[in-house]
Amino acid sequence: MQHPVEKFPDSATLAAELASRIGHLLADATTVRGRASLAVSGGSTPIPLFERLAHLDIPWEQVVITLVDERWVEPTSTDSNEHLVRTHLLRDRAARATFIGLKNQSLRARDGETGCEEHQNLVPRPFDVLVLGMGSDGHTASLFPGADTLAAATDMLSGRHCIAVTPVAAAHERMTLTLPTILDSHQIFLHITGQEKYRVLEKALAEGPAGEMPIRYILRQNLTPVTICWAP
Ligand SMILES: O=C1O[C@H](COP(=O)(O)O)[C@@H](O)[C@H](O)[C@H]1O
Repeated sequence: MQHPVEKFPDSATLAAELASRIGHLLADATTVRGRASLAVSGGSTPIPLFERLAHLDIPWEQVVITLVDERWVEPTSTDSNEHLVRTHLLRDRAARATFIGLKNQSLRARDGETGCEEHQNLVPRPFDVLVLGMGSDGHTASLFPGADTLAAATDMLSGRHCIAVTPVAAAHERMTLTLPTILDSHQIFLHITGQEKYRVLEKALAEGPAGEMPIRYILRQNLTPVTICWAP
């Protein structure tokens, strides 16, 4: 499947447009189903998007927000994706949303998998909207190239929502949503900014093993629509 690439003049315009589209999709879902779900990424790219979303006038009390991945650090750490979401998204109007994170009390991520599964079962799925980022190594969520559990995390028949991952070249153990759970979404947006990420995207869209650039698992499937949003 060819997924559309939408280019914006700058990252602020991208964030404003993407927030508006997500807001409409969530509001429509609350009208139709009485509830909605939004899964978001961490890292630095989504901060302006989160700040736009937080101001939207939609029925946030009917929205459940979760993460596509988490670094296995305390939620008070500035490396924590939960910390990022609490700081930049769960405020203003969006403070009324319910947040279900991925980090729990287990010392090691792999010991936290069962607890994560239980919590993820509370999130309405299919996700109405899921927002992915992409690293310069082609990882998305915490599907990292060369990671010990990448095969399990991308197994479409695993029946798992969450899998612990130890990246080869990035800090922290992680918890990631699995590929089948990521794809259990009505709409995925891939949100990337900067020339370097555009070059990584071009490489990912070319031929090569999916495991070398796990974003390819998202770009090469045709179960779920993906809109790629890029700005310099
Ligand atoms: O570690 C992570 O990195 C990716 C990309 O982050 P960015 O800072 O380059 O935007 C992110 O999508 C993922 O959720 C996060 O855990």
